[in-house]
Amino acid sequence: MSTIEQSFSDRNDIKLLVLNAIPVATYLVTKAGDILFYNPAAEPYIKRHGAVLKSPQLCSIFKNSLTTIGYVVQIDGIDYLINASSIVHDYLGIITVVTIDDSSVSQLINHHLNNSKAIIDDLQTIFDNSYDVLYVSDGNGITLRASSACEELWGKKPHELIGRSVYDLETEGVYYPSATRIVLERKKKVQIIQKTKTGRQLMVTSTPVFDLSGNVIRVVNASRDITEIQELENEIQNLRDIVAGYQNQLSQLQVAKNAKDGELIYRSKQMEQIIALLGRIAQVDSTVLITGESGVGKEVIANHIHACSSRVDNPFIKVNCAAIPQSLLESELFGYAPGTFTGGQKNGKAGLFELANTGTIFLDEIGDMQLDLQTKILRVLQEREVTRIGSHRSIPLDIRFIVATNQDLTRKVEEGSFRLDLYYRLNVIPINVPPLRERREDVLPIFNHFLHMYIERFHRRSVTLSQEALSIIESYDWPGNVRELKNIVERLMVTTNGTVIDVTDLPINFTRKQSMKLHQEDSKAYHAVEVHELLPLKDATDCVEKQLIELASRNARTLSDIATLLKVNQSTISRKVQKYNMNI
Ligand SMILES: Nc1ncnc2c1ncn2[C@@H]1O[C@H](COP(=O)(O)OP(=O)(O)OP(=O)(O)O)[C@@H](O)[C@H]1O
Repeated sequence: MSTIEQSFSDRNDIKLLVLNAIPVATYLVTKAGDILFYNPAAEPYIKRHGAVLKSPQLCSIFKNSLTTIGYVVQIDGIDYLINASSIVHDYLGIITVVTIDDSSVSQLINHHLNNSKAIIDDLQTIFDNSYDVLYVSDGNGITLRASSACEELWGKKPHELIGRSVYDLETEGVYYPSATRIVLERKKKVQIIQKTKTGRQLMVTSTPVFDLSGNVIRVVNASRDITEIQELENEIQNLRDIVAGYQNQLSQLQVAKNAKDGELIYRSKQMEQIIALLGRIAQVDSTVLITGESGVGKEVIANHIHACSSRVDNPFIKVNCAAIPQSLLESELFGYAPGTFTGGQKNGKAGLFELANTGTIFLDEIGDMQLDLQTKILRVLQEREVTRIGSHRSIPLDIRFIVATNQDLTRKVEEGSFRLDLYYRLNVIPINVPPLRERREDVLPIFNHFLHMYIERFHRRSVTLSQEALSIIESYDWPGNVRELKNIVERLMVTTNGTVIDVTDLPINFTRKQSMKLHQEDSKAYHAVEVHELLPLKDATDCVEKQLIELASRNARTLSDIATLLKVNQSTISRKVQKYNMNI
């Protein structure tokens, strides 16, 4: 027995007896790492694993500590809980009493630790591989965790986001809006569309997690990249618009085919010349400006140009600039990008210019267009490209422009309500369609054309005109031009029963105006004004003045022409046109 052991056993034999009685494996280690004593329970460990148990690492933990330390050591794949208490011995200095616990408690703890680690690993795997990109923040909006795919969406790696405030990241535009911020404000689950700095669009579902007092302690975001879905939806919407455009075209063609409506009927020299010109115009892409009174057939002519051109199989889009409220006209023509208007289509909308691409666009009543929109149209004409409202992407256009108006554009230019530069751009090939009263030879062929059309449409027996009715119709002035003629025929087909249309069948105002005109022509009583009831003199004056200006405007191109016809100054006419709010 060594001196150390001797002295220890001398002084501590009682304690050693106690030690031997302890059922848990226990041994003593000196500061130098020598195993001094072990009880029977510790014997197998010391014999098999002495080297491990007195390993320098183990001792280094204990030697400077006088407190009890718990430590797990793995021996042959089994975990042991080791408790070490260091004491100061009178003669030996610091010695450490070590107990080895291989009981089920430590095994259990270990088992749970291993389980927890496995769960954490699984969660991390799920976190990183989830279809949605996950992003977790605490109740103050500080980012705690983000799945590794976050770099693709927000252009930042997880470690660049973790620890950062969602408020700051939102301000920097890494994403906008921050779903976490909204959840923290509203304290409930939200679903939003988010835009990111990298140009992606995300659908973010953000869910708050509450503690027992109702405070938000976590916000969990699941973000899904919908950029491509969004693009596809836009594409589908564009295609839908185009299909709707074609359907519109088709139904128009259908009507024309069945009812033979829209056919161009003429006999007059003037119209013959125009039709000959149309044949040549159709072969080129130059802009055409069609002028003429309302109802003379400007739209029929525009149809004819498109139908004879090489663009016939491509879209023909008609826009009545006066029928669409000016506030909507711009978005109708130019379309808009997604999110431009509250209540607008969520994917944006293709404008009529886009829909007309490769074909023809017919801008009817261009004279009614407001000045600011005229500027934008001029740009489209010059640059041959269009940009949707709210977008920066310009779309090249291959379009043939046909425009029409029943207004005197030169006069509008003079008055400052029509841009001169736009007028020049439009007036490349001008076509003026004369009113029906200036080409009376066309009246009867057109009348007969509509007569046959309505006989077929209404399944009527054949109907003819009496000689007297025919001469009234031929000599009537047709202020509403071909449209009025067409309407009268339709009306006659509905109101007459017999097979002959007589004067008595003609509308009363029609024959009265006509007889007045004949009477005026016969008696040269141009200044006769018939009054049938009493009315205030001022009202009567206003009414007559208005009618006279209207009448004169049919035969005059400018305000000064009207003034000459009515034998007053031009300024008088301008004043009265303004006073009666007349559209001349
Ligand atoms: N020469 C024609 N032959 C047959 N039908 C015609 C002719 N001219 C016009 N029409 C018919 O008359 C009606 C009015 O024609 P259109 O709409 O082309 O006139 P518009 O000059 O464009 O009128 P607005 O200035 O009011 O737009 C239409 O139903 C059209 O089919």
